[in-house]
Amino acid sequence: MTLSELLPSLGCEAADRLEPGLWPRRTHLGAGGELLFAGAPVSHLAARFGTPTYLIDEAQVREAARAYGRALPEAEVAFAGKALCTRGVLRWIAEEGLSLDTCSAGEIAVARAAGFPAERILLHGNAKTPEDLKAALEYGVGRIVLDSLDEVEQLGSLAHGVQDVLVRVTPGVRGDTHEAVTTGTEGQKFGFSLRSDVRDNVDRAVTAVLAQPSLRLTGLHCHIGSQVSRVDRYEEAARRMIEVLVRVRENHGVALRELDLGGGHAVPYVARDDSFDLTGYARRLRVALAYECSSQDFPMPRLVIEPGRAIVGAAGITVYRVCAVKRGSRTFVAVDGGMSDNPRPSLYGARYTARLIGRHTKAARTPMTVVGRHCEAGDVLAADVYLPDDVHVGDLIAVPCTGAYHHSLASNYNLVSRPPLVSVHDGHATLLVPRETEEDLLRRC
Ligand SMILES: Cc1ncc(COP(=O)(O)O)c(C=O)c1O
Ligand SMILES: N[C@@H](CCCC[NH3+])C(=O)O
Repeated sequence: MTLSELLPSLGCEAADRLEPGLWPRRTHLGAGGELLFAGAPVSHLAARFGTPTYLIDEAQVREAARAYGRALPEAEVAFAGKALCTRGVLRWIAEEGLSLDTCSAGEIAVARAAGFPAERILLHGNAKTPEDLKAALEYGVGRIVLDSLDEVEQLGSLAHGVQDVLVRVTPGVRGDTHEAVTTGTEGQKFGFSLRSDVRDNVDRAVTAVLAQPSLRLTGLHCHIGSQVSRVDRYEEAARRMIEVLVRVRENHGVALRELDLGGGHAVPYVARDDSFDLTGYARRLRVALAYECSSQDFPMPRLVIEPGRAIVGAAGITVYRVCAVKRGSRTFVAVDGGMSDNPRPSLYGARYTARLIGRHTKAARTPMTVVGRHCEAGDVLAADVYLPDDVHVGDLIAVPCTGAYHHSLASNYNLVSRPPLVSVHDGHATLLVPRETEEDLLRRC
């Protein structure tokens, strides 16, 4: 193994190249340390839009959407809007022919404003409010995924025509991911249980839905978690869900035609992270479903999947400016953003890499911790990343893999404005979401 191959696995980066697989495909190092993002120099983008700024490569989002279509042409692919929900992004998703998974009246409003076709929208949520349900019914979303017996009753009385619905199942499969985003096991809040000794179980849910004249049960849903790289866990979920479909046929006499296996496909944030094998997933899922269906004599259901992070995560980077460098027992590089634009390290202990951009330096690289500006010691963006010793105030720092769950998870903590989202395509930048202004903040305070 050469030194440059070894460095990323040690958490070090070679100064003259980007860590493979972590940066958007059209991101390159240019002359003088400039970072070129989808054909545009990042220092120019930072000067034009300020910092911090989220950048997103439109072509990469579209390519990721198409990759799913190629891998699973027989499936309906619904982008999980919670990963990145803006009108501009949803228009790309609609144009690429994907469906959309939403989870609130707010996300439905954005989809509606983007002209996203209602029949391609699903609504999720363990605690949908009457407003969420009404927004879905009013726009005419294709399917609502039911998650409690209370909701079956509420939707049953709110729906006027006939609303297609799925029942969300807790399949008892562990995604092998952070506990906070483990959603397929007993003892967490999502889905109907497979256990008959609890109230909200799958059999009761199916009975309740079938008794509602305004609801039409089209299938079952499960989602085992997020940032899941193990394909075998999806195979296991697929097998169990076919067993549940068979059980529903036995107990209720209906052969449901739709199986939604959720999303959760992982993307690498740092060099040691596993990536998700989309081709292997498609192949193994197909085999598992075909085998289970033929051995149980069940008609192959129409497959739906809901990737979010895997469509947008790797297409984005965030650019910050250094506000202070503190050299003590550990060197802290403090930037002008932090947990308000990226709470993932504090929520899930997520790890990121970071690099100095916009100038060339021959200074030695040593481990430093990139921290934010917020009033919490846990406000760390990237721990132990190798940055040049001469990093100083005014330098630009770029963090890759920030396309998913950054803009959508951002807050105004410490009344810091949320950053703009800028899409870049063939060197041309478009402001998708402006930076929040003082007026925006004052409206809430
Ligand atoms: C029901 C459902 N579908 C899809 C997703 C998308 O997850 P990811 O962005 O990890 O693909 C989520 C979030 O975990 C979800 O809750
Ligand atoms: N917000 C989480 C993912 C949540 C998935 C939605 N159910 C993350 O950033 O990793």
